[in-house]
Amino acid sequence: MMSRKLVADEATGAADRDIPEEFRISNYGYGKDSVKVMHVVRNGLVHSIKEFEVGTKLKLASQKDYLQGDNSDIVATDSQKNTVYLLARKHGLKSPEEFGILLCNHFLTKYSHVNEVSIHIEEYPWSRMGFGKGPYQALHNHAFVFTPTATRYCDVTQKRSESTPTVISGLTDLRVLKTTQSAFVNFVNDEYRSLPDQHDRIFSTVVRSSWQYSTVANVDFDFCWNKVKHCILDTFAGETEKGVFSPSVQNTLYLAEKLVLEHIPEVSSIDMTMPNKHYFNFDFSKFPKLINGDEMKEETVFLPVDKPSGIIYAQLDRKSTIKSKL
Ligand SMILES: O=c1[nH]c(=O)c2[nH]c(=O)[nH]c2[nH]1
Repeated sequence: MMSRKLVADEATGAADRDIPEEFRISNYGYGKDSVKVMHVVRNGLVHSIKEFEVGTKLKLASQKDYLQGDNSDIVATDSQKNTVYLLARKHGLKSPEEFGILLCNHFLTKYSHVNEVSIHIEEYPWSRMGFGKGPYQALHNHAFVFTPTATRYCDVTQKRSESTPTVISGLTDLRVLKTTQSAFVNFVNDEYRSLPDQHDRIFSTVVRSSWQYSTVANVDFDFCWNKVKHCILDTFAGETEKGVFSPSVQNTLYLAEKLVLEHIPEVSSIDMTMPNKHYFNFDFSKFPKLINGDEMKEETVFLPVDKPSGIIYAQLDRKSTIKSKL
């Protein structure tokens, strides 16, 4: 016969749980995933839009919903979804981070039995349509185009015991490629190596990065997100004519993170992942009759190989605020 014990409820003090003493719930929570919400501001003829996908998660003080089937503390996931629409209607959608902070504050203030809130938000990359070039470009009043250069997201979490939320912002799917100014040489040369030194290769990666803020007061989250993206692109590409030399993915990744910490004082830590999307040389020497030995100097064909890919990552912290939550 299984041994059982009474477990006191942390929040209510009620000692009415009946669970096998060899088990305990160590992690739990519930919420609504992918709540799609669009906010439109109509400023006369000029309209502006924001579209988010929001995920909410609550951790309640008690586990009586799990242990006893007692639903009396549950703020239904359907109500959590409604809250997203009602707060969007009341406050509008500005940055994902600000909306995440607003939701955390709402759930903790409204429900005293909610111990922790986690909000995940992805922003849809709508840009206003523009016609013409440079100073003659006319921006459209109410038409937008999807420009998924990178996906923007944030994770905002707050425990009841914390006075401010933890805000982590991020980007994914930032796919970049350059056709020169990248090399990989002088790596371990032993009986396992087949790769020759590459003095001039294609460098392509799909950047994923997340960074944590040391403060959330008066932070311009839109500016910071665009600045991080710019730092990554700038470090990867260099100036427009000559570019910048990369001796390895590792070095480029580190330099991009360093540039972010140098430019954005509110960022305490940044994490980055760069898969190495290989573009291999195709062995045309196997087709001597077709290629006729003529060396094509200006045109070359490469073999794109997505899988397997190298995977390079690192987290760079300010020494003054080492606190890894990424
Ligand atoms: O920049 C690189 N770093 C590596 O660690 C590595 N390994 C590899 O096969 N190619 C590359 N390229």
